[in-house]
Amino acid sequence: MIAMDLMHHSSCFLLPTIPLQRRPSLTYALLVLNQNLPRFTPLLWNHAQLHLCADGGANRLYDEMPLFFPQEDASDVRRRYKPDVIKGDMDSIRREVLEFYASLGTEIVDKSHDQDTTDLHKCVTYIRDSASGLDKSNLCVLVVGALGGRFDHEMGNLNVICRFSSMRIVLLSNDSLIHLLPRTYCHEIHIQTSVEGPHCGLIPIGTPSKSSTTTGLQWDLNNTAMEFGGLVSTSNIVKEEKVTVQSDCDLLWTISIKKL
Ligand SMILES: Nc1ncnc2c1ncn2[C@@H]1O[C@H](COP(=O)(O)OP(=O)(O)OP(=O)(O)O)[C@@H](O)[C@H]1O
Ligand SMILES: Cc1ncc(C[n+]2csc(CCO)c2C)c(N)n1
Repeated sequence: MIAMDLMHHSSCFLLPTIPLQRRPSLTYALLVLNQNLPRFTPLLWNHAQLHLCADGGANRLYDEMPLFFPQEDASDVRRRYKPDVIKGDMDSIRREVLEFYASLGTEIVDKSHDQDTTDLHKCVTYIRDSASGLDKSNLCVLVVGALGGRFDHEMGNLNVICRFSSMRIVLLSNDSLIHLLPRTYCHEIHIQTSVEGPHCGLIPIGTPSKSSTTTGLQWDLNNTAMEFGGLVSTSNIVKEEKVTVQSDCDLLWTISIKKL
């Protein structure tokens, strides 16, 4: 049997400081979508080296970032949290918001002619192909505002993580996070118990899994088959600080985010 490479996962981006011993050390890009900003957005912003808004996501940044800093002047907060790039089909961003960030030097990429890919897709393509000066060897894209809200958007967002399965992309809301576990690796997930868990799920996306095996969960899978219309592992519980997953299919991993 061929030994599979191990892939490590950790939500240490939800911690105020990322532990130095974190291996491999990742570079983060933050991508803001058009939904309420999660409460930890300023924290993710500080961890990230590149900041993008998908079209109407720029309105959220403009409107909601100042609400996290009620003592400060809104305009000062907006200047401090200036996105590097705004990309999309530009049918949702307000003119005043576009003009404000453009005047600060934000790069505006108007893809209004492309009505076949979502704004999230367009932004991930930008990060993959155009973001110069960013170390992409160990890049992780944190996407805020990706869950909850309109179901077609949520499914479109999940489709993006499947389409870009070789990139690390994490979809986040106030309540949970989701990322893909590609079938080509064995996975070790280090649970940050101060900020995440215990509720979790493993969901076969796209194709049925003939065999998935886990350790560290209350209801572990043991060479178990999963498929939509059959068994999928929802409402599972993390029992150990390290969870391992191996499967013949790409799986979605989801875990709850603690309130405080
Ligand atoms: N309610 C939502 N739930 C989840 N994701 C969302 C939601 N609204 C927007 N998004 C995400 O934010 C991105 C930018 O949103 P925006 O509203 O600008 O998109 P849009 O292209 O105008 O969408 P549509 O034309 O379908 O309303 C979308 O591509 C999507 O990924
Ligand atoms: C089969 C099919 N379904 C829906 C759309 C519409 N659509 C998909 S992504 C997008 C851009 C949203 O910013 C739009 C309008 C399409 N083109 N093809």
